[in-house]
Amino acid sequence: MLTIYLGTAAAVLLALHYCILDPLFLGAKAKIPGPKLYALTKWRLAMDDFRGSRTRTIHKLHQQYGEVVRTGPNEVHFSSLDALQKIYGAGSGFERTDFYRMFDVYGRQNLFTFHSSKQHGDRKKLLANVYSKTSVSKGAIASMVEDRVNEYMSLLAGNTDKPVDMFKTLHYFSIDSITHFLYGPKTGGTSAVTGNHGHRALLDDILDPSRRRLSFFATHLPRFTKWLYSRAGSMEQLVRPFLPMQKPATYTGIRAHALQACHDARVAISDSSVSDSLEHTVIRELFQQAEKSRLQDLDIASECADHLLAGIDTTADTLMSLFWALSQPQYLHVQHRLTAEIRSVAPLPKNGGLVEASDKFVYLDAVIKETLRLYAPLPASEPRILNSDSIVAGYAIPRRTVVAMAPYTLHRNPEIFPDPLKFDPERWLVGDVQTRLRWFWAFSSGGRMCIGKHLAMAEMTSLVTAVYNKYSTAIATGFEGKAPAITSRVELFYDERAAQFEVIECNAELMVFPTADILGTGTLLPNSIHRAIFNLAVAVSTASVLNE
Ligand code: HEM
Repeated sequence: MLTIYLGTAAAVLLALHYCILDPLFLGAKAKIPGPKLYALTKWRLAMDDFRGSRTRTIHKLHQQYGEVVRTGPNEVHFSSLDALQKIYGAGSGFERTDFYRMFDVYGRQNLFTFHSSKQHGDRKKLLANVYSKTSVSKGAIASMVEDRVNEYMSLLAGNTDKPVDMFKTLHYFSIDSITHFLYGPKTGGTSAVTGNHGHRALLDDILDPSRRRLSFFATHLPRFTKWLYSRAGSMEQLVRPFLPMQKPATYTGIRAHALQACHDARVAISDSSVSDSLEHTVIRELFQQAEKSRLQDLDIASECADHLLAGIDTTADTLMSLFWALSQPQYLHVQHRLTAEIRSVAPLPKNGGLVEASDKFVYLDAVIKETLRLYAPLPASEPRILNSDSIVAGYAIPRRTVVAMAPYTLHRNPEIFPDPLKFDPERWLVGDVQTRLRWFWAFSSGGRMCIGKHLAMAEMTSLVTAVYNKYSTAIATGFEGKAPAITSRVELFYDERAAQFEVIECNAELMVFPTADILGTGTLLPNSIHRAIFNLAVAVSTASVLNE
């Protein structure tokens, strides 16, 4: 009996030590500021994930506790430049955490999900050339981007009498651009902008709001989620009501398309009648180096599929935020100045010169930077881990502690970006621009920064140039006072000056502003090139919402 008592007492003491005393008082992380409940259990931050408020909550914790905040028993969040350098600087040794494994495709790891710097570095070497600024901004890839821009302009030209749903059409533009870049026009390049219904339908599962719930399950209950989705037969029927997102789950269509594209490209590469179409594509680059680098076709398929997924929402959401911001009455002066800059070069180069010409517009660059600052498409934490103890921002960080930083918080530091919620491209042109650039983190930094940055910039600069060279934009009737929201992992992000948030059914997520905030006095630019002011429904919507 005594043994049982002693055993129970020892177990209770141990539990007390590991669950309360160590995290709150004794462990090395106990000195790090932050709310006690977050330090006690990882489920407190998970609750914020569930509510879709993680990034904003962490931002508030930084405002309350300072540059270093403990956000979990094993998690610390930072918001200073020295932490940025220490964790994400080239050669820092910090690696991506298991969180990223949910982005493995077809069971294979890829550039995005590799933990080790060695594996990552080896794969990156294979891709560096095709993604470099030199290869993207000139020649065949620049011409390919220009072709996609021209198709988008034709889509707009065919819609001058009615508003255009920017959310959907910009997604068509981004999926067409990235698929052509990865697979070429004949073996996977999509034609969503020009009206291919099958290719447009690839985006359907991205638009389903329940994808955020699936992200929550995949993040916090990865094994259970895998188990749920891999059931077959009668078990599948049984678990169906409990699926966080009904099948097809997010990106199912795109993953299937990417696998088929890889298969078709493999066949095409040895068929001289179509192999030319693979010139300058990512998949060709990988096939060519496959033997030397011991890459199997499934590794290549996974790599390309991940880039396809990474290249859709990011670019489309940024463009949507940009057009929406510039269409607000209070920011018409920004639209006017941008239009004047673009129209100062007349006529714009064609036949492959658009990307290079757009890259030179200084004000356009400032507008895109400001959009990425305030409406970063990936604003949330980027978790990292190190296999040895370290000191970050003056705090001892034990080995295998998850450390993270978020563009959202870095981009809202009022000391660096005064009046941070104001959309003000001017801040990238005057004052201490160098310091602001060091805090600009939309594409991350160091060895694991976004490899698609130059492609994304080429797509965005050339599309915005083409649109404002020909049109003015304004909010369509019925959408005044509303703003789009974007989905990123478990969260929705929207302009935080909004007083109210309203999720409208049928995939549309709109917000309502207080009227006083949004009504400005700007006048529309007389459009010398196109007769009428072109109304863009800069809103996340489906047809039924447009008709409301
Ligand atoms: C506005 C557009 C884009 C933004 C803001 C953006 C942002 C980012 C960020 C913040 C990361 C790091 C994420 C993390 O560590 O958690 C990243 C990584 C990555 N991005 Fe992008 N991205 C954009 C467009 C693209 C495009 C068009 C591609 C197309 C290929 C792409 C491919 C990738 C890949 C493959 C990685 C992983 C890189 C590595 O680990 O070495 N991104 N991106």
